[in-house]
Parts: sequence; structure tokens; C-alpha cells
Amino acid sequence: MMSVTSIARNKVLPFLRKSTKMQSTASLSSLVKLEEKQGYAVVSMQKTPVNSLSLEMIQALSQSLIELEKNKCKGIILTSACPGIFSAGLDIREMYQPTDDRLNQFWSSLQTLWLQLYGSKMATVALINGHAPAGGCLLAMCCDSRIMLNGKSKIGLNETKLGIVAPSWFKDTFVNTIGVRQSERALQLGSLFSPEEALKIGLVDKLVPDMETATAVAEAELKEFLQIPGMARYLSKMKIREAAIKDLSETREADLNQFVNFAKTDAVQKGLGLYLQSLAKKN
Ligand SMILES: CCCC/C=C/CC(=O)SCCNC(=O)CCNC(=O)[C@H](O)C(C)(C)COP(=O)(O)OP(=O)(O)OC[C@H]1O[C@@H](n2cnc3c(N)ncnc32)[C@H](O)[C@@H]1OP(=O)(O)O
Repeated sequence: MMSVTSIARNKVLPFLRKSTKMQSTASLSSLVKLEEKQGYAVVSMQKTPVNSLSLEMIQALSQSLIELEKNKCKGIILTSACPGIFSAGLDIREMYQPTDDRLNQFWSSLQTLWLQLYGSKMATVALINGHAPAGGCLLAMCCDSRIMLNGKSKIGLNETKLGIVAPSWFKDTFVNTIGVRQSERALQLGSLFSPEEALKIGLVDKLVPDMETATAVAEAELKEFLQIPGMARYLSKMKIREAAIKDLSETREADLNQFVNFAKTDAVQKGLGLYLQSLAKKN
């Protein structure tokens, strides 16, 4: 089990051997763990307690994908090392009373991560071993297949419950995954689905009863994708995803401005503040 940086230093993974410039910041490397398997990698988010997607976490994930792709890794299983949580979504503290510079970097890095993961040439399986609200759900939907641990966890785009609006590319990813009607309803209601409900609407592809089974099922799923000739598989995926990817690629600046202006409004700041308080009160 190694961090991005330690893998590069020790030159352990075959697909990381040609590694050149690595993100050297120790804080990034401690957030994502990479494990070598036969021909693929397990990418585990390990930002305790809930894998909230802070700027550093987003950049660590991005850096991991860059290195893996650069070194010809064919597939990944994206999962979490935090018990009961896949990812709590965007780190709300990044959006609450932010500095302009940090907010810009945060959103721009998220755009980059989405473009990388949603358009990845690698085969990608999300092993959703816990809650996956909002940005957590988005990460999972960027993958080619989703295996979810059955139980009490919830998954969905719950942005409206925080008084915020999922941007177009979140919506596009949702629509491409579960269809227009389900997305329209779930986006408005900010629905969070149980694993059984998520399976029913196609938000996840398979449920597993425990982690031992989960790992085996995720590996088998990834291998099924990897058996298909890589270029044919990738270009087929792109036929579904390329319109959304092209759209954000061409409108990044406008999307960034829209997000920054929206996030800084009094109404959004008030809503985020109250939401953070409600999370804190729970404890
Ligand atoms: C215009 C904007 C468009 C972009 C839209 C945004 C997309 C997003 O992703 S917004 C984030 C949405 N996420 C959520 O609504 C999830 C909020 N969290 C939870 O519901 C629960 O924490 C969760 C079910 C994930 C886990 O529950 P527990 O295991 O009971 O943990 P706690 O609730 O006690 O949380 C522990 C600790 O983490 C802090 N936390 C949780 N989520 C976030 C988050 N998203 N960002 C930042 N911090 C988060 C929580 O406050 C606790 O902190 P402490 O009290 O300091 O321990």
C-alpha cells in the first residue's frame, strides 16, 4: 500500500516506472493510496473522516490519474479507505467564506478531475463502499461501472437540499447514467437513494453484501471491461460521453465564473453556513 509519491520514489508499480515529474507535496500523497494488482490499480481515497473533496484531495486524485495513464495502467477500481463513506462530496468548507483565489483553484481543479475521469481511456470501476452524496456520486458516475455495498449508505445528487444547484456537467453525467426523467425528478428533490433504489434506477450496476464479496465482484467487473479491445471500448464510451465533455471543455471559463458568482451570493453562503452547523450539531 503506497502513496502516489512513495510509489514513484520506489519505482514499484510496472505501470508507474516511466514516471517523470510527480506531485511532490506530501499532503497530496497522503490522501490517495494506490495498490498494484495484476494489470490494474486500486485507487483508495483516504482523507479521513469522510473523503470530502477539498482542493488538495481533488488534485491528489487528478495526479494519481495522470500518473496511472502516463504509465499505461489499463484499469482502476476507485474506492475508499474510510469506513462507511465512499466520499461526502465536495468539501463544503471550500465553498463557505472562501478567498477568490482558492475558490477559483478549487473549481478549476474539479473541472479537470471530471474531464480526466469521465473521459479516461482506462476502464474504471467504482466500488462504492459507503455514502456517496453529491460530488461523491459524481465521482462514482464518472466510472464505467458501479458496484455498491448494500446497507444503510445513500447515493445521489442532493445539491438542492443545500440550496445549491448541480452544474450542467453534473446534470449531464446524471442524465447519461439514469436518463432524463429520473434525473429531472431526483435533481429537483435532491434525492439520496438507498443501494436497492439506486440499483432499480440504474445509478449503480450491482449490489454486494459485504466487502469481501465487493472486492471480488469489482475485480471481476473490471476484468470483463479489460477483456474488450481497449480502443473499441474507449471509443464506444466516448460516443455517450463526448458531447458533455466537449461542452465543458469549451465553456470552462464561463462555468468557473458562474460557479464563483453563485457560490459567493449571500443566499448560498447562508445556506452553506447553516448546513455546516447542522453537520456539526449532529456530533
Ligand atoms: C454551486 C455548487 C455546485 C456544486 C455542488 C456541490 C456538490 C457537493 O458535493 S456539496 C457536498 C454535499 N455533501 C453532503 O451533503 C454530505 C454531508 N455529509 C453527510 O451527510 C455526512 O457527513 C455523511 C453521511 C457523509 C457521513 O456521516 P457521519 O459518518 O455521521 O459523519 P459526520 O456527519 O459526523 O461527519 C464527520 C465530519 O466530517 C464533516 N463533513 C461531512 N461532510 C462534509 C463535507 N461534504 N464537507 C466538509 N466537511 C464535511 C462533518 O462536518 C464532520 O466534521 P466534524 O464535526 O468537524 O467532525
